[in-house]
Amino acid sequence: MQPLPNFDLILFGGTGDLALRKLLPALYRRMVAGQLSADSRIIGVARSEISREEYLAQVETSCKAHVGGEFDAKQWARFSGQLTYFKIDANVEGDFKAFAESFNGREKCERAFFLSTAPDLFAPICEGLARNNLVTSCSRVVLEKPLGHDRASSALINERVGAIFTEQQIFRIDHYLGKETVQNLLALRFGNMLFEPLWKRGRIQHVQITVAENLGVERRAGFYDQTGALRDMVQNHLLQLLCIIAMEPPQSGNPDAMRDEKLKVLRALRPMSGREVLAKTVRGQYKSGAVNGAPVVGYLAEKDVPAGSSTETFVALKCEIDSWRWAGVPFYLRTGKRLQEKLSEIAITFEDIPLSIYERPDKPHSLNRLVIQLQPDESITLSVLAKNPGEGMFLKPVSLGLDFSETFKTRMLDAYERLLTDVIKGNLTLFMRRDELDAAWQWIDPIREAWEQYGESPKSYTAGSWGPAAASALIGRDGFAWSNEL
Ligand SMILES: NC(=O)C1=CN([C@@H]2O[C@H](COP(=O)(O)OP(=O)(O)OC[C@H]3O[C@@H](n4cnc5c(N)ncnc54)[C@H](OP(=O)(O)O)[C@@H]3O)[C@@H](O)[C@H]2O)C=CC1
Ligand SMILES: O=C1O[C@H](COP(=O)(O)O)[C@@H](O)[C@H](O)[C@H]1O
Repeated sequence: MQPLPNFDLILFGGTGDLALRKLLPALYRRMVAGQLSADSRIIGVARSEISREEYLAQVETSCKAHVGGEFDAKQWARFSGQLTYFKIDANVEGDFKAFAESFNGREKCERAFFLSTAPDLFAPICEGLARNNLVTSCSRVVLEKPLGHDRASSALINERVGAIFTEQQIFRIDHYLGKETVQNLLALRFGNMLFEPLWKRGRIQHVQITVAENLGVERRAGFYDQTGALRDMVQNHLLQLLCIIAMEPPQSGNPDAMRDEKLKVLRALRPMSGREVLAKTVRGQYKSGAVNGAPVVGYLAEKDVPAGSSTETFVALKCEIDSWRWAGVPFYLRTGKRLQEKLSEIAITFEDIPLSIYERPDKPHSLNRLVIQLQPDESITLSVLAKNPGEGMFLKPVSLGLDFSETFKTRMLDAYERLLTDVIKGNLTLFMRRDELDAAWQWIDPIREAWEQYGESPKSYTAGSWGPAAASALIGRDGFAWSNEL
């Protein structure tokens, strides 16, 4: 790990859930790994009237909870020495003035403003920073997702932020791109010859992308109820995973080479609208049930969920990519909260052999499958048929597997550790460009509009299940089954 240059990281939303649970523990870990220079500063910013000591106490509790056995009092003393807190209400102009003074003498330092707040504060924060001369040519801004709630609101935020920061200074985060296995998918595709000739229609039968969570909405119902699974997960994480699977090999490792290819995929997604949406998508909402043997309440009984809410906590959909490589290959995407287990995986099923001369299991068990598991464990498994030992030629499926923790015997970096260091290094490869985001919203908006137009209320599913039965029917109509149903 290379040491990072001196930097000031200003964490707007520094008292929030994401900052305390993910961002600050990630920075702590990078300091323990020796990447943070002693002269760098981390400044938590929020509206709360709390002292620096109170803030440090909050962050310490949270780091202890989230880095587990890696927490160490000596390291914490070092980390907390570089951490401070500033009270700013993004909507109060005067609050930025005193803050600006604390940067006197640090003009040459790399400066990253991480906006871990609701998106409607992105533009006011950037404008407050600009008015107070805090944006220098070596400043960067990091925008959390979801950026807006539809194409128009996203364009407006991008317009206002883009008036202050150049596109090269804007880091639109999608933490799924920071996950080690997602980068390994890039390595698998573009570091090996093996799969490339097979990576297309005629060779691949269908692709499934599942991001299942067993958690509910936790303490984020206020945000989640306004957002729903389509905008919270599909618009960003699932479409980004789809892009990585479907894109053409980038011409180089240059950030824009990869972003150009992802954009082509998003633009080639076959648009769906009107009644077609009802046939190709499934909305769901969890009702009470049990997860890991413990009873849990339904979505409508969660704290802060408005009575009768029709927000979806589950989405499954079928999409197609209109390109020479992928024409006719269905991609099935699904994500949901309070499902049976936490599981994120991409399953690629290959076409059958033209003629079988041996006895083998019925389909789909006889088909080759490549499964890239992102969570909870990181692995890549290829299922092939081998001869069953003994007399006769009976074939049975066996797995060729790569378990990352077994093979590399090192802790995988958390996505935010990787992405935060990329921000400080100025590497945009794993961040979304404005046109990508726009293309993703352009595809997503008509789905939501059709749900509204036809009053498509979510189908209920029992917490702890794999979602509504309609999701199995969606893929079943094409003769396939979700990987957990095989
Ligand atoms: N939590 C998560 O797991 C994930 C969150 N995100 C995204 O990250 C962002 C933050 O989410 P999360 O941490 O959950 O949200 P929280 O509601 O937990 O935190 C919001 C933060 O913003 C601060 N804040 C609110 N209003 C103002 C204001 N006017 N001026 C300055 N600060 C303000 C709050 O502090 P105070 O009230 O003291 O001002 C708090 O620190 C959102 O865009 C979310 O979509 C993305 C992926 C996952
Ligand atoms: O962006 C989000 O992601 C999390 C799931 O992330 P993971 O890394 O734990 O898989 C999700 O819970 C949250 O609702 C969403 O905003």
